[in-house]
This record gives sequence, C-alpha cells and structure tokens, in this order.
Amino acid sequence: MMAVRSCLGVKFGVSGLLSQLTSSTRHHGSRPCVSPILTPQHRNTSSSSTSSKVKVDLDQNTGVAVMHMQSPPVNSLSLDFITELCISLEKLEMDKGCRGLIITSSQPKVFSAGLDILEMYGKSPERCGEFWKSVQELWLKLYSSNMVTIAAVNGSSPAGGCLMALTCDYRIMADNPAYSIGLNETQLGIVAPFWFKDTLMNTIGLRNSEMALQLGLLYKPQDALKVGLVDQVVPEDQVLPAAVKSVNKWLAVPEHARQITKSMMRKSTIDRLTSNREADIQNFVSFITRESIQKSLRGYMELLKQKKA
Ligand SMILES: CC/C=C\CCC/C=C/C(=O)SCCNC(=O)CCNC(=O)[C@H](O)C(C)(C)COP(=O)(O)OP(=O)(O)OC[C@H]1O[C@@H](n2cnc3c(N)ncnc32)[C@H](O)[C@@H]1OP(=O)(O)O
Repeated sequence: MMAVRSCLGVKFGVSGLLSQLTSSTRHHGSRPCVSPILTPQHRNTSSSSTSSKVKVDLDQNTGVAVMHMQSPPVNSLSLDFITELCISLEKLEMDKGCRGLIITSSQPKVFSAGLDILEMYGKSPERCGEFWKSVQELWLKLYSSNMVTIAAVNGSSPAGGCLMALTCDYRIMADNPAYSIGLNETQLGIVAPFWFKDTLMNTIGLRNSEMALQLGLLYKPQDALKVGLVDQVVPEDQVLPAAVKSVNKWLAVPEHARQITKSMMRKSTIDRLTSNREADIQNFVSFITRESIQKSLRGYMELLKQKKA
C-alpha cells in the first residue's frame, strides 16, 4: 500500500488542465465529441473491478462507471480508503472508454461520514502529513476530473463526505429527513481549510457559506436543495436511476466544450491549492496535533459513542 501511495502524484497536472484540454490531448483523440445517449438498444457489456473498499462497475457501451464506496461501517475516509479511491479514479480517468462517473455508497444510511477521525487523533505529525496529502490528492482528482461526475448521495454526508459530493458536477440526494449533509467541521472544534470553503462557496455562494461554515450546519435534504447544496432530491430508491438520467444529459453536451468549460470554472480554485500544497499540509499538521484540538476530537468521538449507547 505504501508503494502504491507514493505513486499517487497528480498524473495530469491540474494547473495545466485548461491548456491540455485546449490542445486536444487524451480525451479528444479517441473519444467522440458528442456522446451517445444511454438507450436500451445498447449492448450491455460491462466490466467490474473491486478493491476491498471500492467497487467500480463500468458500462462500456455508455461509458458510465458507478463507483460504490464500501468501507464499513460508515465510509469514513481513512488513508487506506482514500488511497483506494485515488487509484480507482486514476484508472477511470485514464480509461478512454469512461466518460461519466456516478459516486454512491454501498453502506446503509451513510454516503460518507467524512474524514476518519481516528486518522487525526493520536497520530504522529508525519502520519498526519501523509494523511492530509492524500485528502488533497482525492480532492484534486475529483475536482479536476475530465469525466462528468455525479454524486448519488444515498445517506448522510457530513464534512469530508459533503466535500466529496461538492467536487462533483451534480448532486442528487435521497429524500429522507434522517439524512443530512454539510460542512460541520466547527461542531468538532476544527476548521474547514480554504479549499473546502472555496468549493462550498463556488456552489452555494458567499452568504450561505458564511452561515453554513461558521455554524457547522448539517442540512436535511429539502433544506440542502433550497440552499443549492444539492441539485435534486428524489425518493430513496430513485437516487441511482436519477443519477443515470442526469449523466446522460451531461454527456449529451459536446465533450470538448464541456470539459474546457468545467476546467475554466474550476481552475483558479484548483490552482490555489496546487500552489500551496506543502504550506497547507504544514498548517494542518500543526493545527491538528495541538493539545486543545486533540481534546476536541476526543470529546467528539465520545459523543458519537454516547449517542449509540
Ligand atoms: C487546518 C485544517 C484542519 C482540519 C481540517 C479537518 C477537516 C475535517 C473534515 C472531516 O471530515 S472530520 C469528520 C466529520 N464527520 C462527522 O462529524 C461525522 C460523524 N459521524 C456521524 O455523524 C454518524 O456516525 C453518521 C455518519 C451520521 C452515521 O450515523 P450512524 O448512526 O449510522 O452510525 P454511528 O454513529 O453509530 O457510527 C458507526 C461507527 O462509526 C464511527 N464513526 C462515525 N463517523 C466516523 C468518522 N468520521 N471517523 C471515524 N469513525 C467514525 C462511530 O464512532 C461508530 O463507531 P463504533 O461502532 O466503534 O462505536
């Protein structure tokens, strides 16, 4: 796993994405610019790949992959899980036959519980640094993806889970008031870093982000829809079919134009992290290893256990 992790550098420099797209590189040589719509008459050839925590089903006719997160109990983003996610994303990104990606959860009631708190509690500075680098890597891969990305949010999605959904082009959430989504970091006594904040602001605007972040708000699906944190709320059993329908719509747009537009919209946000990665890691490590922050995390974990008892 360590060896694989060290291979996880950004393969396609995100800062150069716009120019890569403009100069028509990997996606445009062999991928059609206008995509076929998913129709029943397509032959159903699909391939499936599974690592222990990530299952990917790719329909080769439609070019749409469904990535199922399956890291029990709550898809919390540990270093190992993030590494598997990054490897799967890298493979899909390089696969000319894959043009759309739906991300969903195999775990009941939870999309992702966000960053694994145990990765941030009682760990050495070196380990915290390695963990944070992987979190950056996952965000960069998702936010700069050339694929159409849809989050099929079929359960609660706090903090890092919400961030994953926010990196996608479109979010569909199950209409279940037991579920919530949001960047609730302040409720844990921690601070969402600037690139979490930027991703949220790019989606729901400055005023809503200010309230959401300071108060650490977790929104019920209908409230998330009102504020624009999700784009669609559908009955629970319709989340995946709705995601397939949406991916069709996005894939029907000429690919080259859509990719360049996506890159143009996201480039400055991506550049801000890529040019500050090391400082951001140092900032995280010095913040998270503070005794007062460790105490907050311990208190929060105890609260989670008490809620269960
Ligand atoms: C300078 C920058 C500094 C810092 C930036 C850091 C940014 C951090 C981002 C984050 O993502 S922090 C994580 C925030 N996550 C949460 O607040 C979610 C906490 N979890 C929940 O609210 C609930 O667990 C739930 C996701 C709603 C699911 O509820 P459910 O009732 O279904 O499960 P239960 O609570 O019983 O949990 C099962 C099991 O899982 C453990 N758990 C839950 N979440 C996490 C987590 N994020 N990390 C690690 N472990 C987690 C929970 O304790 C239970 O464990 P147990 O079975 O051993 O008791």
